[in-house]
Amino acid sequence: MAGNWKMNLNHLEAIATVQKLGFSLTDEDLAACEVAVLPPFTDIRSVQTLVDGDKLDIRYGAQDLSTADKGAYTGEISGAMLAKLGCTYVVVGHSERREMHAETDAVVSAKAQAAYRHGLVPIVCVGEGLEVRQAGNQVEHTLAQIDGSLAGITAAQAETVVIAYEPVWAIGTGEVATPADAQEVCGAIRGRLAELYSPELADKVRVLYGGSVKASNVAAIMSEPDVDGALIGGASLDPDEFVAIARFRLHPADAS
Ligand SMILES: O=C[C@H](O)COP(=O)(O)O
Repeated sequence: MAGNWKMNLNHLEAIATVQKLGFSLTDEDLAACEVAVLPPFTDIRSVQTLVDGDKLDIRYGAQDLSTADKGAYTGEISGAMLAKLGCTYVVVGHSERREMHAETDAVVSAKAQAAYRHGLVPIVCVGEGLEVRQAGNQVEHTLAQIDGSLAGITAAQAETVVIAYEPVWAIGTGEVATPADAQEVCGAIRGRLAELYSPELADKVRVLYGGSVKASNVAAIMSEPDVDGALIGGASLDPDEFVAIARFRLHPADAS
């Protein structure tokens, strides 16, 4: 379960949030479910200090990185900088970056390759907008994004990649895709990974669903065979809600 904080929570709020997560999540919770937070860049050092200092079994990462590794790129953050801060993950190709920063599949692929150059695991985001969904082209559209975003990613790298299927119409809208909607596309993504790499590799890759996931709907979505986890925006800002989401396996009745 990965919490994408987007541009929310300053570093003081980040400390309070991670402390609450660390206090609430038990060893049993974390043995059953990997938990990661993806704060804004300005929070990462604070999160690192807490996770290391309190020996929390929580992963963390960033929401973006540069395609370049170093140099005259004002405002950019490199994979090397994120690796130095102990990041495990980095989100690439979130729909908000595709839309607001005109990131193409080629850029997303370059960012995923930059992540691997520095030992980071990319969480590659794909998903269709409302018009594509209404036209019934969600699978075709999303698989084209997979092809483009994973171009240049070797099988050895793809073994660890995380894919997040996020239908844009379900992000921050309260409009969650049905479990069957999520399964249709997540299953197709796994099928495409099998074609691009191998069925064995496809089985290992974690495919997440994202879009208005909450404690009240996560168990139903997670019951689908090709949904391995969730990329959670708004609900991850509330530590109690995020903990309830992470506990869906142990307490499915609470999350139904
Ligand atoms: O990265 C997270 C997604 O954009 C989902 O956001 P949301 O849970 O606020 O809908």
